[in-house]
Amino acid sequence: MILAPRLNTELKQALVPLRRVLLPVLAISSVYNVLLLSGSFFMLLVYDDVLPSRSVPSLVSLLLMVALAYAFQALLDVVRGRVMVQVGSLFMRGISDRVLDVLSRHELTRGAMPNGTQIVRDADTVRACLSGPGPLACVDLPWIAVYLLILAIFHWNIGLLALFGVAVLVTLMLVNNRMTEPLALATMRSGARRVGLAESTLRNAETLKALGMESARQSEWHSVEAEFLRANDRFSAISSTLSGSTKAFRMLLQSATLALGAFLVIDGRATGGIIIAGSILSARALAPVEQVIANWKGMVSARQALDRLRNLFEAVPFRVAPMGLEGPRRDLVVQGLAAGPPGTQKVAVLDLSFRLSAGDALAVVGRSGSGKTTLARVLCGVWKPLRGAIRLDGATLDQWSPDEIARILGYVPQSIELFEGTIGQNIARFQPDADREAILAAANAADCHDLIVRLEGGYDHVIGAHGSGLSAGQQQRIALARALFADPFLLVLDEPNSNLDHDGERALGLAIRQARQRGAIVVVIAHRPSVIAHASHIMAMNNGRIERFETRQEFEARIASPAGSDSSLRSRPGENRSEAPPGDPSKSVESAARPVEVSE
Ligand SMILES: Nc1ncnc2c1ncn2[C@@H]1O[C@H](COP(=O)(O)OP(=O)(O)OP(=O)(O)O)[C@@H](O)[C@H]1O
Repeated sequence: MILAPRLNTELKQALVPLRRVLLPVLAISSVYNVLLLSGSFFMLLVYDDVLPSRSVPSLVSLLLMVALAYAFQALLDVVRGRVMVQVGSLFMRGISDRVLDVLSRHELTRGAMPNGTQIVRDADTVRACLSGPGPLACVDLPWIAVYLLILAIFHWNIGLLALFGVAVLVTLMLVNNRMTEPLALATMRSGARRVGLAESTLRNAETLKALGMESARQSEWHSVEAEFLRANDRFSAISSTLSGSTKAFRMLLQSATLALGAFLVIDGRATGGIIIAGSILSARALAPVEQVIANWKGMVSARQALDRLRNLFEAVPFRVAPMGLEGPRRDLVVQGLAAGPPGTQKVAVLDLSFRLSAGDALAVVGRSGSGKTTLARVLCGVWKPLRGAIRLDGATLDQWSPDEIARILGYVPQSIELFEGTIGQNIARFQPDADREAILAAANAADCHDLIVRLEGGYDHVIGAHGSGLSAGQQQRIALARALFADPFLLVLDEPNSNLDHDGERALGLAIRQARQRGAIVVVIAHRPSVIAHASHIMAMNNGRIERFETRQEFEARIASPAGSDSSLRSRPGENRSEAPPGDPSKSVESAARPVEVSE
């Protein structure tokens, strides 16, 4: 039933303002509904008392009283309307942090969000419903009984006619519910697909244009749009047909009451005033049902939105902020790690165990799909381990708060994503209180200060959506500065040199060496062997497992031997070989795999 969605604790909490105002709104609505009777009683008294007595003073005083009643009634209507607008806003405030939390964590813990960003629109649908006239119409519904009783007191025949009218309208309301509920769901689904397609078009405009995919996208868009409009039109058509028929039925009933009253007067069983008062009151009795039907679409959508919000909140449970710890200083230990993309059954890395100490840098190499990026993601806490653990100074990452993590971890993801804002803000990870010195220090550590000041506006240069306005290499160097901001203990760099020129490669090498000197741990994933020159350890991955784990000295000794050949480390033409480790990296030694045993 529409008024009884199943709620979880968080939604109940967000709806506490509704519970708090329920009694005051009921009280206001009671007075409001009593005042609504004033029009009918005014008619009754004018027709049955004032006209026969021909008393002008009585007429004037009655008019003043009814005017006062109307004014007060209008005031109460405004007050209860405003209260409900506040309830809507408070609901939104109550869940807005959780909406963002679910948006940022769902994909990382449960896989892709069902219906994309629909959660944002769902929160707004509930807010709009709470702030609209629907809930107030529901509050007024019980007053129908009072109106019917008064009509029955006027004359039981009139009461019976009104009761019949209410029964017809309630039946129409239930039929409406049955017919519109699946349509509301279809409207939401096609709406979500439409928004998803629009977002993807915006994101991939370049590829769509370059690959001549625009017309294919257009036909997909037309079909999604047509589906959306079809569902929406049917929903609106049913709702408006019902709303229109309700209005016509109410007018018919009002005239029928008038006719019945006239018949009763002719028959000598009622007074003239009862004809008018009864007709007005019967219309009033039906008004709340009519209001509920008029707002049905919004209420059905809000009920379904609450269901979806509950499902998402349950899928991504609220995370209590940990007590927090001192920043790590000693080591990184990976113990029996298995991990894979969230929401899938895939295990992309398995049985990974190694230990790195402060000042170490690990170069991770291996063929495409061998699990390097998966390891990077798990090391940063982006994906959760399926088995095993990652520990910094003995503690797992979830023991630090997100703010502390921002100081402990630096990450350059495989696909760089800079955000809309200035370069300074991007380097400072949008921390509102970031100091200038820390931003300059990070830019210097990434050796991109000169690159930044050459841009228009320097550190205040505004980057567009998805890093637009900067070349891929420039974005990668600023992403490195962002990772180095606030001197994190663990630096995870996923192919940080894929777009770098010679200067960029040199800057990266310098950044890794400096990070090691200040006692940080660096994990760098690279297809280009030049990075190995700056590493203390090299790990080769194959098929999600560690194939080899060795110190640089062991690596150099191994590849210097005549048997070595390792395609994953072969230099590409034009690459900077001056920084490559001694020996020929294109040679490798078979197996010698030596993942470190880590005791519990
Ligand atoms: N989001 C995902 N959904 C499903 N499978 C995934 C996802 N990400 C990675 N995989 C799979 O996990 C495996 C490891 O992928 P991963 O990206 O870790 O490899 P990689 O070594 O970093 O490759 P590359 O060098 O090409 O970046 C691959 O088989 C890949 O298909």
